[in-house]
Amino acid sequence: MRMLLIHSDYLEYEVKDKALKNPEPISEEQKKGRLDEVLAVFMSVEKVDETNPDEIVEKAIVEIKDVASQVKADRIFVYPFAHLSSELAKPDVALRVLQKIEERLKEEGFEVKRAPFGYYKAFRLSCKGHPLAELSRTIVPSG
Ligand SMILES: Nc1ncnc2c1ncn2[C@@H]1O[C@H](COS(=O)(=O)NC(=O)[C@@H](N)CO)[C@@H](O)[C@H]1O
Repeated sequence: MRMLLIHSDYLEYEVKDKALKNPEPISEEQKKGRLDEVLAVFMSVEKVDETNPDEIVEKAIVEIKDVASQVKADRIFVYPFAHLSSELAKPDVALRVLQKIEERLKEEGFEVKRAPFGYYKAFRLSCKGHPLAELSRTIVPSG
């Protein structure tokens, strides 16, 4: 998995069109979203992650918690992003991993939003620009 973590004043998105034949079903309310004072985490789930998705989820939680504590962010925006890797996992595996990451971050006490999966989205992001505001992490299964 490849992650780009941007500590932001806000991230807002608006769903435009389907990017997959069968994107994640979403409610009217999920077509737009915004969080202020947020750690935006853009994630590409990779083919190699398919060998152990559960391990990838837990490793992602460790990395996200580590960065969130460094930048003192208690809101996380989980954002599916297919452009951090050329070896993408299948959509059904990727969606499950991102849903699980959202669930586990909520269990860890964060306020979390997840941008809809399988859609082209307009988004606006305001990066804070401090030294830790732009970080990336690569996670692979250990097996
Ligand atoms: N492995 C993945 N990791 C993260 N997001 C993904 C992944 N696969 C699909 N998506 C989601 O599905 C959308 C489209 O994914 S895509 O790989 O770009 N596919 C396409 O663009 C298709 N039109 C042709 O394959 C992405 O914007 C993202 O929302």
